[in-house]
Amino acid sequence: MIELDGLTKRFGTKTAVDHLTFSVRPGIITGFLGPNGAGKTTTMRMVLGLDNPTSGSVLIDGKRYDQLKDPLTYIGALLDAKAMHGGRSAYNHLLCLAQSNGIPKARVTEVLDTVGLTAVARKKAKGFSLGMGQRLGIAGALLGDPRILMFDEPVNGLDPEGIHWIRNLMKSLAAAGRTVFVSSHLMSEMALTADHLVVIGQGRLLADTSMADFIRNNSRSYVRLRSPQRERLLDVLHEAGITVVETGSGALEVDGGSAEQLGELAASHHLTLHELSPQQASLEEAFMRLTAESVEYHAHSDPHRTLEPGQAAEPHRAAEPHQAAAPESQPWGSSWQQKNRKGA
Ligand SMILES: Nc1ncnc2c1ncn2[C@@H]1O[C@H](COP(=O)(O)OP(=O)(O)OP(=O)(O)O)[C@@H](O)[C@H]1O
Repeated sequence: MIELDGLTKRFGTKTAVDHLTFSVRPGIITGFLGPNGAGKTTTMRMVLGLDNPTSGSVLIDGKRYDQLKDPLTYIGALLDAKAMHGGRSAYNHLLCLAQSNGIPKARVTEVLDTVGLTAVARKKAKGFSLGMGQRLGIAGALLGDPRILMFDEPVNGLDPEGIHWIRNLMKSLAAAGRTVFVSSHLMSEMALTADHLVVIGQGRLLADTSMADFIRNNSRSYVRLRSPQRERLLDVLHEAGITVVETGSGALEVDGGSAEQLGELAASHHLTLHELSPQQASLEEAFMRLTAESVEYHAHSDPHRTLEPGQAAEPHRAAEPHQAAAPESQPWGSSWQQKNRKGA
């Protein structure tokens, strides 16, 4: 178990982590999400005692990292895969870690096998590809057979087979009752991997919830209908007082509707439906909606925006965090609401 209590880190005037309080529990995979610069890495560094908190605390099974004897046997972490002595072979890198943590030598061979690096064990780490470096970092995390695993962007640089492998590895670690805490920018990957989510923005806690509740509470759910008698269906829905969104593709969307009720309504008017499908937004959409206010760096997505000569096409830093469209001020799907067939 990892327990954060009011954890705060300031770098000069910058508050990177702002009073974070949450627990990472055993037996599940907890995903750690946040826009760039949200404070994920700083939080993970404080868990490992690499940065000192300005205030608050973080405990690993009830102790601060510096109070742990042989810390690799309590918590294994992959933070920066490049942070290793590149001149050493993979085997020697792991052997040094093992020797300084009271871990038997035989474990080095075991973890090299687990991560699929046995064939290159005697090769120098500096010649490793990004993916091989990630695997070596993961081997280091597993070395002490710890109860807690923490991975910062573990799928970075891994090919699809590698991504599949780490996903299954994390699942098997959680299934064996271990605590797994993982950050990732890949929402589709996180949606397949995590059971629970902790989301932060500008250092502050935005959500600490199950994956299913996170998506349900932060996304739009609707039913999509298609009919060859589209105009008649629109009239029927309108007469029933149902607000309909007309999409460019010809489909109709009803927010929060029940597929059963809509299907029965269409049937009672002898209307043919070619599609009647409940839709739920993806984790990515839910994440974008929740963090819209706390994104620190924005890129212009307006294709019509032209740059002045000499103006660099770089993301710009928002002067004020609340400049971004807030869900309250611009409701989910406000653009489609304008297309509503009001009073039709
Ligand atoms: N050593 C440092 N000195 C000054 N500012 C720092 C330092 N480390 C981090 N920061 C700042 O703290 C904030 C949080 O950074 P952090 O790297 O923890 O975010 P992150 O969520 O991991 O971002 P990313 O997803 O881009 O990796 C950023 O604004 C960053 O610039």
